[in-house]
Amino acid sequence: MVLDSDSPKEQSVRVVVRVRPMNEKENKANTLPVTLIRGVGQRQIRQVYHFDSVYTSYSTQCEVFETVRPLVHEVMQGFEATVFAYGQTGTGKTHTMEGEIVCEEKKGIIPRAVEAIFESLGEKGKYVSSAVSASYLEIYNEELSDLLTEARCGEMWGDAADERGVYNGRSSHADGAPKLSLVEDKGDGKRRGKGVYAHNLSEHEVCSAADVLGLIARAQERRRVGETRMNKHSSRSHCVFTLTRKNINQSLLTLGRVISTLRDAGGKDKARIPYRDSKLTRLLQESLGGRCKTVVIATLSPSQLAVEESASTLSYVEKAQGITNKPVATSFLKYLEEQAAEAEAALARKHTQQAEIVARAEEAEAARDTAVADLAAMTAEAERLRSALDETEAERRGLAY
Ligand SMILES: Nc1ncnc2c1ncn2[C@@H]1O[C@H](COP(=O)(O)OP(=O)(O)OP(=O)(O)O)[C@@H](O)[C@H]1O
Repeated sequence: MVLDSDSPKEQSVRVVVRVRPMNEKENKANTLPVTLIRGVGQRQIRQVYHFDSVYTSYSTQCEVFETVRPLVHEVMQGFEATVFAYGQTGTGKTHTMEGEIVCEEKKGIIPRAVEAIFESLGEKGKYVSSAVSASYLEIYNEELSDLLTEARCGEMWGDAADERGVYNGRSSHADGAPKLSLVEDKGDGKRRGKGVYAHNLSEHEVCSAADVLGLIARAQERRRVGETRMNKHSSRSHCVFTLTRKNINQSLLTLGRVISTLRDAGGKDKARIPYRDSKLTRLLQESLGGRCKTVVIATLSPSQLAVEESASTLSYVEKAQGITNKPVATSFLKYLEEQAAEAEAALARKHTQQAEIVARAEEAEAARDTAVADLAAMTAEAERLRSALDETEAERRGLAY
């Protein structure tokens, strides 16, 4: 292990922007694309933003993946990494992250990253042993769902069931998925905690990229069925959607506040950062200002129809660029934990040896005391016998005269 490269160094959150092509509706509206990228268009740029990379509507899934490929390498070295997509609805978050998982050209970051991980694990002589597991969590309406497990009876609706267990209209997005809560494991002096995590989220051991793609397909189907179910219950669902939208905004507002506070505080006053105000930000705690390596992908529509949302997305994520994390390789932390555990075990062995020596000394002392007592008793008995013998001898002599 090369400790030097593993020790914590500050690293900024990287932000890249991806502009999708105009869609049918935008083309029909006959509006011109308004998102311009320096060096590509000649039109006047009214607002200039700076990012680590920018992908145009011509960029391929493969090109976008190159932005996060270094993270895969770092994960294999023991670092934790997060990639998250941020953007208005319909701008290409799912396309970028998942894409069409069965199509070589159109598959997104997750399938490509998974393939790269298994490729690396398969390299001869590189790893002695390995274990990979996957989970799939959805946050919707401040409710957490495990998309890879069927709910057991009574578990399915979570907050969407009233006290009698009757569905109350606050529907779950994912059909039949168990509802989970967040817990925080802070660890202790000896053990590094897991941080904030979803309690009981199922983890599925996977042995190949195909296993992971199977899990993604299962989760996507679960989401699709859930969405269809909600659309069918039209009027009630409308309420659900409104309420929902409020909560999603709440989550995003909190994400915005977390980003601004991190920027202002420069990561110094952690207590002030409102991570706890939404489930999304609690889960992203290590990704923003924590120990992860993080890439944010902002997705945009190029259309004039979306200009306000695009400007808001760009200002939002430009701020995230100034956030610094302190990535620590888990292998380094593990190494320190192992060293501490070894030292503790050695100390415990010494204590045991010492206790054994003391016990043996006590045993020897007790045996010596017993031997001394036995000797004294034998001496006394010998003296008694001698005097008895003397007496008998005297008597014998008396009789002889
Ligand atoms: N870069 C792209 N190239 C081609 N098509 C794209 C691109 N980005 C998005 N699309 C298409 O645009 C549509 C909307 O994209 P997508 O579903 O990924 O948006 P989203 O941001 O995940 O939306 P939502 O927030 O509503 O889930 C899809 O049909 C998708 O295939």
